[in-house]
Amino acid sequence: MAGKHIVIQDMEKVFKTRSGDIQALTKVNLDIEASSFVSIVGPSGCGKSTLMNLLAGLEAPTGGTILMDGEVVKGTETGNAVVFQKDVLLEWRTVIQNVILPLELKNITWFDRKDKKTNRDMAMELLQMVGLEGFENKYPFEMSGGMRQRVAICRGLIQSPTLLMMDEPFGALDALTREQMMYDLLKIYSTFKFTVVFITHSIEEAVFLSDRVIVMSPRPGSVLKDIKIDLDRPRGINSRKDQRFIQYVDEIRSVFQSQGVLSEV
Ligand SMILES: Nc1ncnc2c1ncn2[C@@H]1O[C@H](COP(=O)(O)OP(=O)(O)OP(=O)(O)O)[C@@H](O)[C@H]1O
Repeated sequence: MAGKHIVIQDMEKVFKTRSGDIQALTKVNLDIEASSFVSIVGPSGCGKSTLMNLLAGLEAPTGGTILMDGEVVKGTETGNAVVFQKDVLLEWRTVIQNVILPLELKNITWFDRKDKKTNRDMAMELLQMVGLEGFENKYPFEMSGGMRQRVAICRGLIQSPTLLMMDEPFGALDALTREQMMYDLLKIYSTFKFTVVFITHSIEEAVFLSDRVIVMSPRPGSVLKDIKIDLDRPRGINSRKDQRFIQYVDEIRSVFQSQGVLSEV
C-alpha cells in the first residue's frame, strides 16, 4: 500500500483570540513524497501541532491549501491516523478493545475485509508486532507509559493508514523506552510504507528516523530549512555512530543557534 503525497502551498494559520490575532503559521510550503518519513522540528510554540492539526483536517487553514494525492483537504479523511503525546486510551476498555475501537466506530467488521480477518485477529497481529502479545486483556492502568503508547500506535495502525501523523509521540517516555520506540517505529514503517509526518523536539530522533527533516522558524512558523537525510536503511544503533548522522545533527543544531533558539551561557 502506498502512502499519501502531500503538497502544502502558501499555508497560513491565524487564530482569532480575545486579545488579538495570533499568526501561528505563515507561508508554509512543503512537498512530502508518498511513503516518505518526514520529521518536523522547531522551537516551542512555532506551530508544529497547528501544522499537524491542519494536515489531519482537525482545523482549517486561514490561507493557502493542502493537497493530499491531489485533492484539497476539507476535513478529516479516511486513511489518516494520528498519534499524540498523550495516548488518550479509554481506561474502561481492555487493550484489545482500545485497538479495535476505530473499526467499531466505523462499523467495520470481517465482512468488509477481503481477507475476512476479524477485527480481533487484526488487533492481535498488531499487538504481536509491537511486543504486546499476552497483554490484550489488560486495562491501560495496568501498563507502563511505553506499553500504552504502543497500544495507541496499534489503534492508529488498525485503520490501515496511508498517512501516519505523530505529534511528540515519545515525549513523555523515559530515554531508554523512547529509544526502543524509535526502533519499533522504523520496523513498523518498513512494513507498512505509509507516509509519516513526525513532530519532535529531539534533533537526534528526527535525524535517526527520517528521510527529510524540516526545521521550522520561531512563530510565526515557516520552513527555515529542509534537510535530506542520506543515511542507509535499515537503521539501527550503529547509525548514530555514522559520521553523516553526527553532521546532520550538528547542521540542525547550528540552524537553531543562528536563530537564537539555542545559546550557550
Ligand atoms: N486554538 C488556539 N487558539 C489560539 N492560539 C492558539 C491555538 N492553538 C495554538 N495557538 C497558538 O499558536 C502558536 C503555535 O502553537 P502550537 O501548539 O502549534 O505550537 P508547537 O510548535 O506545537 O508548540 P510546542 O512545541 O510547545 O508543543 C502558539 O503561540 C499557540 O499559543
